[in-house]
Amino acid sequence: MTEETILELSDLSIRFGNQQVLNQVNLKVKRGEIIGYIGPNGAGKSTTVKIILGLLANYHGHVFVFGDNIHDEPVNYKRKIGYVPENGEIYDDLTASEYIQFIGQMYGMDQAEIELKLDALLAKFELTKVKQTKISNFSKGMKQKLLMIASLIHNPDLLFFDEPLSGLDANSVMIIKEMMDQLARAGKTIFYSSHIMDVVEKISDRIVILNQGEIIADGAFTDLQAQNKEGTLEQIFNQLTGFDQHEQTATEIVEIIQGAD
Ligand SMILES: Nc1ncnc2c1ncn2[C@@H]1O[C@H](COP(=O)(O)OP(=O)(O)OP(=O)(O)O)[C@@H](O)[C@H]1O
Repeated sequence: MTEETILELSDLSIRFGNQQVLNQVNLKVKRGEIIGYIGPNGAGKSTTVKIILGLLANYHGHVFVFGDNIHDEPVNYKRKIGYVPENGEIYDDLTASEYIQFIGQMYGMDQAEIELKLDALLAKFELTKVKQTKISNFSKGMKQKLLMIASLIHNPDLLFFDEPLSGLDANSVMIIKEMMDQLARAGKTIFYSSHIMDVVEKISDRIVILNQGEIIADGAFTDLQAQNKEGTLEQIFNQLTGFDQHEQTATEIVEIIQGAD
C-alpha cells in the first residue's frame, strides 16, 4: 500500500474582511483515503475546497496537489480532479448530452471516448431517456446524477464531493456509497463534505472536523470514539462543536411559531 500524499494543506489561512474564515489549517491526505470533511454551517469547508480548486487566490499558506504547489502549477493538476459542488451550477439550456460533451471536451478527452462513457454512464444512472432533454426539465435528483457523471467522466484521481447524495433516492444513494468505496480501493482519493453524519461515519476512512476555521478533530471514526465519551459521529460532532442546545432551541422556535399567549 503506497503512502503517497495526494493533497497537502500547510498553514492554510484566509480572511474575508474582518472575518478569519480559515486559520492555519494543516492536513495531509494520502492516496486512496476517503476523508469526511465536516463542520457546522459557515465553518469554512467550501472555502477550503474552493482554494484547492484554484477558485480563490487571496489565501495564505500553501496547497500542494499531486506534489505540486498550486500557486506554481495553477492549471495542470485540475485535469485529474473531479468536483460535485453543493449547489451545482449547471447549464439549464443545454441537454444532458451537450453538457457532458462540453465537460469532456474541457478535460481534453477525445470525442469517441466521451460518447462511449456518456452512453454507458447515462444508462447506469437511468438517464438514457433524457439524454437529449434540456437540463431545465430535470428533477433535483436527475441533476445531481448528471453532476456526478460530469465529475467522473475523465477518470480523475482526486474527487471533491460536496453533499453528493443531495436529492438522490435510496437506491441511488446505495450505488454512490458503494461506488465511492470501490473508487477509493482503486486508488482514487475522495474529499467528502456532508452534514449527513451517519453516512460520513460509515463511508470515511478518516474524519476531519472543522470548526470556526480550525481543525478540532482528525482521525478514524474509531479514534474519535476513543478520544470522546460519545458514541455516534453525530454525538461526537455536537460535543466537539459545543452544541447541546437542540431541544431548547427547537422549543423556542415552536413557541415563536405558535405565538405568545
Ligand atoms: N466570498 C466571500 N466573501 C465573504 N465571506 C465569505 C465568502 N465566502 C465565504 N465567506 C464566509 O466564510 C464563512 C465560511 O463559509 P463556507 O462556505 O466555507 O462554510 P461551509 O463550512 O462550507 O458552510 P456550509 O456547511 O453552510 O456549506 C462564512 O461565514 C461565509 O459567510
